[in-house]
Amino acid sequence: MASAQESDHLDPLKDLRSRFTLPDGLIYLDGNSLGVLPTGLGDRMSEVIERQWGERLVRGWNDAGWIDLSSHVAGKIAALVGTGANCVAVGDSTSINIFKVLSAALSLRPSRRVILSDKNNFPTDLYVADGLTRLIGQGYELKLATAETMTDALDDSVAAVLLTEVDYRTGERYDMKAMTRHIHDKGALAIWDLCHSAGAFPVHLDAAGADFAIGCGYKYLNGGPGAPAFLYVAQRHLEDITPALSGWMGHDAPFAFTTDYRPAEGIGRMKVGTPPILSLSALNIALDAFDGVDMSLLRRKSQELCDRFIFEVEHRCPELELVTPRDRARRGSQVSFRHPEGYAIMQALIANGVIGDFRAPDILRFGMTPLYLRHIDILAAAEILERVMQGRLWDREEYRARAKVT
Ligand SMILES: Cc1ncc(COP(=O)(O)O)c(C=O)c1O
Ligand SMILES: Nc1c(O)cccc1C(=O)C[C@H](N)C(=O)O
Repeated sequence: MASAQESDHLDPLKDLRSRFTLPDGLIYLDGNSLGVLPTGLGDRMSEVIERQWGERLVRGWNDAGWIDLSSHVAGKIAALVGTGANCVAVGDSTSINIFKVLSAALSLRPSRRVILSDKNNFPTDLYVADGLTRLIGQGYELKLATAETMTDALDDSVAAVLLTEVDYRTGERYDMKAMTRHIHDKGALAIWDLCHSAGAFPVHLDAAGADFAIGCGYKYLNGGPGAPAFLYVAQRHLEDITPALSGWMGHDAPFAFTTDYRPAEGIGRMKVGTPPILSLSALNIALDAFDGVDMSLLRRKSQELCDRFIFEVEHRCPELELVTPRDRARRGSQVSFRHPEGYAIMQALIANGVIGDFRAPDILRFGMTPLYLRHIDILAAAEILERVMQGRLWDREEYRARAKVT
């Protein structure tokens, strides 16, 4: 392996780091939880607040293009997930969008009663799916399998399979195309959660044959805390779904203010209520950081950063057990290790200038965000982790006290 300095020198994406503002003296390996601040976003947001909101007031919906902003942002996200703007809607949270696409999927398979998911899926996916089955009643149920048993669990009772492409804890990645094919072979629909995919590596929703997808704006898309989420509906389904959350912004003519609901044409019907213009503007600005970025180069750099981190940590900290697949194709853009004292270790690491996070029960999680991380950051993070482990710096009461948000 080339030295970290050499790799950075040769990195074709090295100039992208200047598109972000990172705090001095900190190595940030948590972009898979919350992305960093894009450079200039604050100034551009002041413009939105002072000029658009402050001066244009309600005229901003037309003059400043607020009414079309979510469609504009949808076009930028569509380019990152392998589809067109006509298949993506931006707004609401990931959790709400899971509800929207799941209910749409169930309505397309009315004779089937099962939602199938992965028992290791992110909890909100499972909670929303479970809540939806309870809401509809009529024998609907959520069944769970693991990545290993998923294809066996697929039978002709399954209406929709809800999977997160990259496991939030281990970083293990489903083969979206192959799994979608299995799902279709059984007559079910495939819904992909792209929270840990969009912006981290190229995603090809249309080519994979996905039916629906959802994802958040605040991780690898860097849209800021609580940024609007997105959803995808394959073109072939667009005219066949009647949204369960049939809000006025998804109406064919919202400003006709009619009593009856008539869904908008195409993806527009998946919109619900008034778009959050401030956070949508921040996401819109943040997405400019992807301008001209070759996503296949981004993937390659992410794989190299992950490989380097695995190599350095395994050599320096033998007591940490790698849980992320070594095989590049089988992982997303994070590296996770297991240790029974994972929480305290992560707190000590954060206190020493390296931010990752901990996921219960014992996972230390490190997000590799290739837009702004350098190889020297990865090396330095491994060196600091080694110090924390060798000196047992984590073995202090204060590092065991759990924070509200971990
Ligand atoms: C896979 C996955 N789905 C959903 C969510 C969260 O959903 P929401 O954005 O609604 O909080 C997360 C993380 O927060 C996640 O990792
Ligand atoms: N969405 C989060 C939040 O609102 C607060 C703190 C953390 C998060 C997360 O990103 C959790 C998450 N999606 C995860 O991958 O663990």
